[in-house]
Amino acid sequence: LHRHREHSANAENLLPEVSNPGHGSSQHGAPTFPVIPEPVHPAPEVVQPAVDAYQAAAEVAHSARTLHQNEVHSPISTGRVFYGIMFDAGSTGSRIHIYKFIQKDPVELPVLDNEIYHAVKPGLSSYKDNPEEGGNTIRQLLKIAKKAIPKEAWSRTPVVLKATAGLRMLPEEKANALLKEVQEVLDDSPFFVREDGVSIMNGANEGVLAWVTVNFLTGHLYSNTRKTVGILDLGGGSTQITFLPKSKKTIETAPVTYISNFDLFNHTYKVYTHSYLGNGLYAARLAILGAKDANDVEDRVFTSSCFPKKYRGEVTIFGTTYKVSGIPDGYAGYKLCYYEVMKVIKGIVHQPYEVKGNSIFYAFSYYFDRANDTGLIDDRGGVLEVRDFKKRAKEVCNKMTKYGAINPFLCMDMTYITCLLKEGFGFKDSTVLQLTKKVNNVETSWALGATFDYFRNLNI
Ligand SMILES: O=c1ccn([C@@H]2O[C@H](COP(=O)(O)OP(=O)(O)O)[C@@H](O)[C@H]2O)c(=O)[nH]1
Repeated sequence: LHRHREHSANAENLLPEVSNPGHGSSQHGAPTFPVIPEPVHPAPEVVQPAVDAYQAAAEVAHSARTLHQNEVHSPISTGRVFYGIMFDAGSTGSRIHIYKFIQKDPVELPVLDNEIYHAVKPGLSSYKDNPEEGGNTIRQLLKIAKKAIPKEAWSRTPVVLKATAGLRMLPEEKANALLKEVQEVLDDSPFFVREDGVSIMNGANEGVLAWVTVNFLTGHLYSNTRKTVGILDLGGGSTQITFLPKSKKTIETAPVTYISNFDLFNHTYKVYTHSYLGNGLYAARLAILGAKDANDVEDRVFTSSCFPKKYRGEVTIFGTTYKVSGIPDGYAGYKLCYYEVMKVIKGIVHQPYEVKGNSIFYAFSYYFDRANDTGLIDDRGGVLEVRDFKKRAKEVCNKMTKYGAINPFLCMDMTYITCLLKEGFGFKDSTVLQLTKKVNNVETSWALGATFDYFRNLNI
């Protein structure tokens, strides 16, 4: 069942070259794609705008370079190399993505050569009362960029930071203090910072940009079939669902704000996307425990039948520590846990008309992590059905002595994921999920899509 994803030793083949779409994905093939992107050259009219997209990237770099009078001495003589740095300031961690592109020929399409990725915990929002410390975590990550990018290219390499649910959930003045601090850190760096370089990204963009990343990496944006895959992203604070509806009814029956338009490679896409703030895995834990807006946190012990009966412990979520325990003389197990979890999902999550169908969704972030923790997939990811999450959630909750020892929250997390997929989004037991952390060695996250959006406005 598990999908083996090999990494090419040849750096040039790490990503599907835009000029030869589907190369990477057919080579590393996930046979469960609805349709494997065809390994043929796309129609010229499809290629052309992609050229524009990358030329825009080169232009940004160029203007920065003229400003600073720096020349690029690329270590690779075969072409011009340029970089982009994207920070993901998430609710549970901060991450740096350093993308290297190669423009082999001025008229040819540049290729995404590789990504350097590094993550630190906790997220910026945990430094809500100490913004300076928060800024330091970003300063540490910037050191990696300085090592990875040749000095000559620093001043023309854009650096951007986008914060997600963690900062969205903070009171405005706390979030602003953190943003201000981070802005100063980036301004002090030798990289190129645009005026809008530090911001809180809205949920619709978060969903759309992750969709762009995954469909780019899997070659779906260039295939003639126009088929794409949906994405499911489960963060700590929020969760996103994004897909390209096949049926008009999905669009007509969705709340208007759940439909987003954007331009990419000469196409306008109309996707279903929504970000549920407060429905990320860690925010959900707080809601399930009834700890979400509690102000007497120090004096309370938050109980749940999702924990092993005799469990007592502490958990730190978004910078606050909570005392938690099982219900010693009560009941534990899947059924009761499901009942607790239902309360934070029912009536909150909209069920799109179309997920009852047979489309494939790429699921990553905490979907991947928990599937991996419970042995449903190994580190390479794999293909699951929604029913696999349910089955494993039951096992985890009903054998708490075994799984609870690994992580006392496993039952709650797995039950939440099951409940979100089934009762929330309305997926069938047989819906296929492609659990993915990386595609061709590049992280599946909104960060690559956001880098494209930086270089050429997608007009989301
Ligand atoms: O490039 C990335 C970015 C994120 N993640 C994972 O995705 C989840 C992201 O949660 P985050 O804290 O960003 O939540 P949000 O703020 O979006 O709710 C965590 O499991 C991360 O390890 C990842 O694997 N690769």
